[in-house]
Amino acid sequence: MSKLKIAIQKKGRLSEKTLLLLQECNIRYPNGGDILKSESSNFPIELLFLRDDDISKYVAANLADIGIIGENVYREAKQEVDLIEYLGFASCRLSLAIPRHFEYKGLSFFQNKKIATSYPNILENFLYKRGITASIEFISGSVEIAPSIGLADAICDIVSSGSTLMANGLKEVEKIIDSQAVLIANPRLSIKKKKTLDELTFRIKAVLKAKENKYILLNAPNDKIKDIIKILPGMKSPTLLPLANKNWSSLHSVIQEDQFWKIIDELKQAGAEGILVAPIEKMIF
Ligand SMILES: Nc1ncnc2c1ncn2[C@@H]1O[C@H](COP(=O)(O)OP(=O)(O)OP(=O)(O)O)[C@@H](O)[C@H]1O
Ligand SMILES: O=P(O)(O)OC[C@H]1O[C@H](OP(=O)(O)OP(=O)(O)O)[C@H](O)[C@@H]1O
Ligand SMILES: [Mg+2]
Repeated sequence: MSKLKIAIQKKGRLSEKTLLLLQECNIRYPNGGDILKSESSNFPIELLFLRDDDISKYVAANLADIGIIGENVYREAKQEVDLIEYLGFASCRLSLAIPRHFEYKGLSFFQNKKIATSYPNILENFLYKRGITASIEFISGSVEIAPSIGLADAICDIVSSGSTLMANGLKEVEKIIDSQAVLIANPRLSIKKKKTLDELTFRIKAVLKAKENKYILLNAPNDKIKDIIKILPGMKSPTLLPLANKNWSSLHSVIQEDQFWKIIDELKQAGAEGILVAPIEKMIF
């Protein structure tokens, strides 16, 4: 009974990346299409494959110990579970959208209107805080269809690229929350399970950190090294190795993925040559 039970989405937008993350954490499990429960062969964890809407309820009720869901579903469910870690995938937002041909001048648009959504709690709280009274129509999916069939005046739903809104003649007018996949946990885990969770989050952090960063190697004349080091925001200080040509050195460091292009340009200007950039598998501090 001491195995940590993790509830993950059986099939949908979160499934593939959730399983990939577990693999990157070196957690192996039997991979069978219709199996709804499987045990890892090399980590004390059991996987439960569920509908994402049920996961926080199961975690709160101790039927599962931890789970991976969208932050939108976590906030909507209002269950007594802890948010342990942001996981950086399934990025999207929950937004209000209206038929494209309507003029939008602000939130008062929604006063006394009917809004269709699968997120009634988040929406109700958002409108209440802004003093808007609207009627909320709960529907569990295909929300974007609601205005065109006369079910509602507007919708509140997940938006990512915006193509579903556009395809259904709608426009996004207010963002309510940003969302990404999160790891949640029952707040009262046994000491043993808490230890397994700590081990898992340690691995997850190492994997996520590595994704944010790149390993960079470059060559430069010795008299340029000082300037180049100033540009490189290394983990501590960059590694410096002599080259066969004694006037040159090789410099190794780690840079953030999002600063990548800016820094590459600066490095070239400062005299760096033969720049190599490589992915990092794990980063541990
Ligand atoms: N277009 C999108 N881009 C990025 N992330 C998304 C997108 N749509 C949904 N998500 C995120 O992925 C989660 C799961 O979405 P999905 O559409 O698979 O849910 P679902 O249809 O309710 O699945 P289930 O059958 O498990 O109930 C959402 O709660 C949200 O956090
Ligand atoms: O802005 P976009 O990139 O178009 O993405 C948004 C759409 O993605 C999700 O639905 P999904 O495709 O997962 O189908 P679902 O209704 O079965 O959940 C969400 O419910 C939106 O409808
Ligand atoms: Mg669902």
